[in-house]
Amino acid sequence: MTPLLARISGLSVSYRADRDAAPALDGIDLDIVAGERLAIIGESGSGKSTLALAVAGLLPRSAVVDGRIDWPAYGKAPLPGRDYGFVFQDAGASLNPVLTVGEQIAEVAERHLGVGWFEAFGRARELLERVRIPDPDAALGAYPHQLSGGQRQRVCIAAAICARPKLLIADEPTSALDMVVQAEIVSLLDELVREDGMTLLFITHDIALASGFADRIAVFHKARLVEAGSTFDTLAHPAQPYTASLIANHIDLDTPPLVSAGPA
Ligand SMILES: Nc1ncnc2c1ncn2[C@@H]1O[C@H](COP(=O)(O)OP(=O)(O)OP(=O)(O)O)[C@@H](O)[C@H]1O
Ligand code: NI
Repeated sequence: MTPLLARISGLSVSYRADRDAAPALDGIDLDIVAGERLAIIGESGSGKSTLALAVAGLLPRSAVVDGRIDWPAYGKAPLPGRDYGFVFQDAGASLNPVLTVGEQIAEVAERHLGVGWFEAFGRARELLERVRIPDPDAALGAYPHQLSGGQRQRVCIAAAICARPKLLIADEPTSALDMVVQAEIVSLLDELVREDGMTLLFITHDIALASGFADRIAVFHKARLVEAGSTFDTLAHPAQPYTASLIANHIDLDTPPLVSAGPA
């Protein structure tokens, strides 16, 4: 039996500000299995971020939500920062510009690990090393604007995993970065998740990127879940024409093979 982290049942979300618009999510049923790397893919506007926010309990108050999300692994709704970490696309906007990198990560450690400031700072240093910031000691005292975009995203990842959450949600964490840095960040996430046995919910519009490391793919289109399955099966035998067209649109001479290995 596979342990379930979360079960999403009949989830629909509408943004009230957009009363006449179609719902952002429409009747989503999806399980998140403990320890899996699940990629949520779809075009812009398909509802991916809405799903991530709903899972995280971070939807705006004005959103109208129907359906439910159960958390068998926690027995209650998970606590941000403690039970799950969240990494956003815009690392610059997620960090506080007037606090040093060390202060921001140590704050998470202090709040969620119940340790004093000195120990929290030690934890921050350890994490900066773990996310492979070139000079962790210098980075501890640096302000976000003194780092590159890729390094800022590493800092956000360090803060997100600081309290050793079971679940890491990453919403387009690499789309603001160039290709080389993008690949480095994805391999870092992959490594951290494997080492800590975390569950990863990875949101991207890029099916080729997702296929490189996700165990399972869930395809969203116009607020609906089109299909979900193992990455290998979904890419090799998409059940829906929409998924087939997504795959076909990504295959050109410059794109590396979508599937590099068979099922694990
Ligand atoms: N705060 C909001 N208020 C009103 N409408 C919103 C809000 N956030 C998202 N929407 C709308 O909900 C729909 C789904 O948006 P969502 O951001 O979930 O899609 P997405 O797949 O993450 O897109 P992208 O790839 O562009 O990030 C879109 O039509 C969007 O315009
Ligand atoms: Ni989004």
